[in-house]
Amino acid sequence: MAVLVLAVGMFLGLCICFALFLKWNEIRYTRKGLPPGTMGWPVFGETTEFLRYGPDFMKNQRARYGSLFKSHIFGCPTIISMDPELNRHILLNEGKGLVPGYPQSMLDILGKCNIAAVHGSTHKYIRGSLLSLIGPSMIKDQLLPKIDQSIRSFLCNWQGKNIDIQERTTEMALFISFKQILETESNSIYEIFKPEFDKLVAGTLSLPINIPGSNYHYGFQGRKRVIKILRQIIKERRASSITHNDILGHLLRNDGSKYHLNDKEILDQVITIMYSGYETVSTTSMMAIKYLHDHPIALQQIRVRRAFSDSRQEKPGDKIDWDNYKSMSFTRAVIFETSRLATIVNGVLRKTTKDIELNGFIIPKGWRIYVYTREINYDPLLYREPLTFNPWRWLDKSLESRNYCFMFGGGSRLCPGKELGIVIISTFLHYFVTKYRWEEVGGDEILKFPRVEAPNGLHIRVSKF
Ligand code: HEM
Repeated sequence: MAVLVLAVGMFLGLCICFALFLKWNEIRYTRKGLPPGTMGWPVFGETTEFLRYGPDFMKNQRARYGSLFKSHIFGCPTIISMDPELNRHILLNEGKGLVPGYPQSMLDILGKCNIAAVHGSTHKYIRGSLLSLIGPSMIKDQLLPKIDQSIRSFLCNWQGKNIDIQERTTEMALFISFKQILETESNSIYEIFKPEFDKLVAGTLSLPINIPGSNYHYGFQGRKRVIKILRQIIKERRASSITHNDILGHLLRNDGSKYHLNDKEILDQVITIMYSGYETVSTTSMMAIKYLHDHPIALQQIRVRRAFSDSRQEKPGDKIDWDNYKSMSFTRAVIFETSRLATIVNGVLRKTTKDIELNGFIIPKGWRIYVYTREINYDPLLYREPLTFNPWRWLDKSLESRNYCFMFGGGSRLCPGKELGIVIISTFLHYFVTKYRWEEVGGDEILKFPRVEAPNGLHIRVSKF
């Protein structure tokens, strides 16, 4: 009997402790003017609920508290905005104290001169430099011919093979950007570079605890080795009289460009280009293959309306040039529809640099703002039958430039690699669908949250078309 009373007493005690903890955490973050919402447990907040229930957690909180609510996720008090108009306002008003708010681990490992770590005039300068390297005129004259060639050789010999398309598109995304940056050295050092770069990437998504064995620690080691390799290449290039016509060559020569970066900025710029287009390009490519497989009419259409404009017949061996690319409107539509339906990017993070008023609420300095754009992709008022894969809707070009189309971000941080990413994916899709047929072999599962991935790979059997 005494044992039972003790057990019940302990149980009640624990319940009271938990309730007090929760209450304390709520009171800690109760301030006049803050939006409604819950803060969960001390330190952990509501991260577990967010990761476990993802979109449903967000929708439930919105149903209870409205489109702007507070929470505590990934170690920070966070305001979540699901209001399209307010999201747009936040993205357009960086100058009013709404700067990027990416996790510390990401900023530490991508470097102090990384574009997400800089604001104001420095951001403008770094972004200008980036656009001069990967913007439309560079794509047209320099990058597209190399992308075309790399993707053709990448797709060689897939005939008759069972492949994991997730693995291959990941490989493709990194190798293509690596080749554009370091054309001459790409074949000789890629194999030693890739594992170090993958450590760096994993480190950016970890808790910032620098102890041996942690991803953060590995991430730093990866960064150190990546920097060492790049410094060595820069040294060798400077000591040689050969002209290199790749992105690093342009950065080192500063020819005709008004942007002159120092070595630290050059290194972070190179890492940024490789990092930013890695997961986005690979995942969109994989999901496009998945959706095309599941929608034979769209697949047929992309083959029929493939690449080149109706006025010109494609001949075998024809390369994709800028005009061809521009006429690939259905391929572009497939990419946008894939990006929307799979929601490759759930939203973007901002941080307040001072107390800010949003929709009548006061957001304290230093709080994160999660500009959560996922639900906009499934809004039936914006996209009829939003859960249907319908690339044809994007043939109406005005859809891309609508105010609430945030798949590539918005405002002064609108993705500078948008066109480059679309060029790479379009080229890959063009050659893949016209060269091969494929069928899925595994019935593999695809997770859509918190990131789009096939945990066991997405296996397909490829045969010649
Ligand atoms: C399908 C492919 C891609 C998608 C869906 C995508 C998506 C995005 C989004 C949503 C943002 C906004 C982030 C923010 O506001 O905080 C962004 C920014 C950025 N993206 Fe992309 N991206 C893609 C491809 C690329 C590629 C290929 C590159 C580079 C080679 C790139 C480089 C960047 C950079 C550097 C930024 C930061 C811009 C700034 O802070 O001013 N992206 N991207």
